[in-house]
Amino acid sequence: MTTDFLWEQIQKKQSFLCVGLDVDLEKVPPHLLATEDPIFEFNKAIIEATQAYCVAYKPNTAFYEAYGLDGWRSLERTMAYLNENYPEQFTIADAKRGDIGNTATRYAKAFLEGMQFDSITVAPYMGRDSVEPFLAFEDKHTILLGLTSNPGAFDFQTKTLEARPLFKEVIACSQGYKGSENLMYVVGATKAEYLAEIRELAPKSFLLVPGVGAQGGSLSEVCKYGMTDQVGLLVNSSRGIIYASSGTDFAVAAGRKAQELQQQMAAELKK
Ligand SMILES: O=C(O)c1cc(=O)[nH]c(=O)n1[C@@H]1O[C@H](COP(=O)(O)O)[C@@H](O)[C@H]1O
Repeated sequence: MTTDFLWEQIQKKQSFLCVGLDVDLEKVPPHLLATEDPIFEFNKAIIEATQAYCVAYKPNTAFYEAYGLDGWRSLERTMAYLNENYPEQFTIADAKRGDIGNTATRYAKAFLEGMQFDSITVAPYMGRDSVEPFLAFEDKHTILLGLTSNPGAFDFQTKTLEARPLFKEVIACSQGYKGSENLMYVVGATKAEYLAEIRELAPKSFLLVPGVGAQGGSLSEVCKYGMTDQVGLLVNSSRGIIYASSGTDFAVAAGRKAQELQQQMAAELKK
């Protein structure tokens, strides 16, 4: 998917919401556990209830890998369902991969070709040759970890390396990579105060912004410092949407939460 198409979807839906599909069988409503593929059934219901209010879905692969082969099958079925029924949705494999070039090529093939995700999250710390294999795929996107939402982000990412913090070095340096037009960056909503500085380095790039909802980040702060003339933001919420209710009304409750966020986003877009 091109970023122009993504921008069209954002305008059409008045939303830049990404719904995180981080399925934990301990939190899935009990009545689904009796089905043949509870993770897929849960995702299908969540997708149906939320698709009108969002432009992207982000399954975090850890939640599928944790269930072995069954989990991978559920992920494949979820992706096939999205691509068949809602091809206009931007899909993110939140896999946070990073390895030598030869291996990176196989990761890229697995997620961008095999499962046909539009994008994948990648850890930048092995450098240029570990990222460029992902950037070689046309109309696919590599979302590099810039400044993450967790407390441990301060261990390394904000430490000064030569003249600037490491996260800024990552953003600036990666823009010289071959295929850098396919780059996006992760910036945690809990670090919104850094967004203005990040925009100086990446004025137009789309940013994936997780951390609103369960982690306490503020949508209005993110918009204030991070929004571009074409929005340039995909704001993710996982637990805050998909576990809005643990009862049989889980999908309705998730739809309501997604709609609430969409309405706040529509208001931000009007500003
Ligand atoms: O790359 C990510 O998506 C990510 C980066 C980051 O800095 N912080 C972060 O929370 N995430 C992911 O975003 C999702 C956040 O989930 P909730 O906190 O439940 O909304 C999880 O899948 C995290 O792994």
